[in-house]
Amino acid sequence: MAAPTKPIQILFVGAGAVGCFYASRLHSPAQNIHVSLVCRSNYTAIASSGVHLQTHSFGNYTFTPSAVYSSIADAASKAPEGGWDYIVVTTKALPDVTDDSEDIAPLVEAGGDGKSAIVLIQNGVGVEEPHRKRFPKNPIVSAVTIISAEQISQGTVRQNRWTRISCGAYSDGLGGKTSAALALCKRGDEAVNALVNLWKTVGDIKDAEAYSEVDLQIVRWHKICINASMNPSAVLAGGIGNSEMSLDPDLREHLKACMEEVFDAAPKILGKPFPEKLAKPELILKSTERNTGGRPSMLVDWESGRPMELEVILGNPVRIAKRHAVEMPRLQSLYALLKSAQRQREAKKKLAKL
Ligand SMILES: CC(C)(CO)C(=O)C(=O)O
Repeated sequence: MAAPTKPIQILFVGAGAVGCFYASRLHSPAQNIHVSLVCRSNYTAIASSGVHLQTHSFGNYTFTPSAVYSSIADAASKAPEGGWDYIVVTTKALPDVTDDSEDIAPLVEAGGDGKSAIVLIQNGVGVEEPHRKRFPKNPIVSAVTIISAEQISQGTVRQNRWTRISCGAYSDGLGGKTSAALALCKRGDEAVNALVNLWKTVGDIKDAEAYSEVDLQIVRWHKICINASMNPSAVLAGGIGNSEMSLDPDLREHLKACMEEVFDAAPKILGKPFPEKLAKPELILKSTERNTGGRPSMLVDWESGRPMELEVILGNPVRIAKRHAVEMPRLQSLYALLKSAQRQREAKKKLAKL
């Protein structure tokens, strides 16, 4: 790729495993592409020696970001002239705990009216809406990844398997039903195509994919099959990984039934079937068998005492389905059980502090 004459400035908010991996596949100062990170607990490690990546797909390497910030306020106070072209949010989607759109507002404002594209690489459904409401003029890129990766120590990220990232614009969730939404969708599509092209050419991610707005929502629901079955079950099954679960006959039957629930519900909600090219439950389980060592993010969060992405992975899908008169009883049970477990744990933590 010929180096752009104007620098491309990209900021990742969230330097966990997913953020560090995809940031490292875009950063290329020689090609005038400058990627910076907003870190939290791993700030000191990354600011002093970068991110060490141990990857299944690209070997081992170190990624030294253009700048490392200790907070959003720190980044906003040192924004490049004209702000960032892309602000990529890779934090956990926890609408019950924080409003990401409010958090990133100082970064978006640094770019001026409607300039920065907001990229959301997050699990679940319904994650775009708060950003759409707060930033009516900014293009939004909604992105779904199936990567299996973990931060094994501060600043060291291990990618176990898979690189696929699917991106689509988000205007009104329907592909632009008014002229204003259609204009936003067009700008979103441009941002999607440019970013996917960078991941492919600079980052060598062959399965970075561009989708239309509605088709990307289908991909989000397909990912729900995986996240809503594997992630909560790994916690409730006592802390075991996806491969082990898919090899256990009873758990496999349960996982498959959860996935089938989503497979039945999603086309009724979206008014469109899942395309043939998206893997069916049996194939997802088969390919998960090989991902030994891969542990779902929800299990990692639960074991570290952090809040889990229950609302975007279980709560929103169950509520959206109900609005379409579709019941998802297995997902509803997983949601109710884990929400209660999380509440009990938080109550115990509060008591212990008294
Ligand atoms: C690894 C994978 C694909 C499924 O559990 C995931 O998305 C997650 O853990 O959040």
